[in-house]
Amino acid sequence: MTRNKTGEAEGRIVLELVDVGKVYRGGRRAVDGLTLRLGPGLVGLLGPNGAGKSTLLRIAATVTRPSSGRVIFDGADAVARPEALRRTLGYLPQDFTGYPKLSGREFLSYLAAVKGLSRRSARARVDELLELVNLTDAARRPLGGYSGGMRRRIGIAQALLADPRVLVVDEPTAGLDPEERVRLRNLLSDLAADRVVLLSTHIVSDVESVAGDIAIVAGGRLRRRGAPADLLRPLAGRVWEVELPPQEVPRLAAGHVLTRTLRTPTGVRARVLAAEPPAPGAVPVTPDLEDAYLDAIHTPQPAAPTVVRR
Ligand SMILES: Nc1ncnc2c1ncn2[C@@H]1O[C@H](COP(=O)(O)OP(=O)(O)OP(=O)(O)O)[C@@H](O)[C@H]1O
Repeated sequence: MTRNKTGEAEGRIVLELVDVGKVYRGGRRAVDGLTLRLGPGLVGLLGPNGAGKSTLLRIAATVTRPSSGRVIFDGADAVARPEALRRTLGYLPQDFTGYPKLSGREFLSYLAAVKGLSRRSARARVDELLELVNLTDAARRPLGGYSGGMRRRIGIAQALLADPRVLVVDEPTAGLDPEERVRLRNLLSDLAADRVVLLSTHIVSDVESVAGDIAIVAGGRLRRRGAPADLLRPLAGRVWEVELPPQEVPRLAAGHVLTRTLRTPTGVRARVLAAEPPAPGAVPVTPDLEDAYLDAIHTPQPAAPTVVRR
């Protein structure tokens, strides 16, 4: 895959958010001039709480109108005329609950009817989706009794009803146990084979294994975009580990980003981002995505180009 200088995979672009901004009533600027171009595949939108991820996803899902900028779907303005995008969009909002009294099957069948699927094709589609999200055995149980993971999976199923070309999922792994997390990540990765999947999370490991393409946002802005290897490259030689007495940690933290600290029997082992050895005895270590993420969050401008042209 080739990428352009802003880290976007070069290929067929389906959905574009161009210089998008959102200011809420009261003046809160949640998204600030952010551009994201998306083609088929999974893009992991990674950022801390309050970064603007949900707002951006709501804009992509045409639920929220941007205050500025453009949303373009298949080359056409999707703010002025959102219908084409809506017809082929699946969206799982962060606070999805469904209807607690309906069973999984009833809920999906109801939504299928709302979407205008014929009774016959609705039945086949609902069966297919229940199977896909591994809820066939729980299909008759009311949603109110589902676990968090089951609820997220039925949420994915409802988002897939119309076989969307664009799937937008907001924190789909929130509240899931590790096994459910892995299962959901794999499902989304499979779904991304032939559609645009935009997934938000604040957990690095959620995107590390499945997203070939990661966009890091903070303060409503895009901080980095690229494949994991591209995000790691600028950190080469800038990640250190050092063991030091606990009382020296605040001084180190005042001048550097500490990406991890671990209490040891003899002191504290700190992982530090720094151009030079940050303390006597510091040893260079191999950067990981957590380092890249924290570097992006704490360093507004990339120290070096995030992505190198290949
Ligand atoms: N409807 C709203 N009205 C006013 N401010 C809002 C609204 N929705 C979000 N915000 C604010 O906009 C900023 C971005 O919020 P948003 O929910 O988009 O971020 P996020 O990255 O999804 O965070 P989280 O993971 O905590 O949901 C936050 O400061 C939030 O308080």
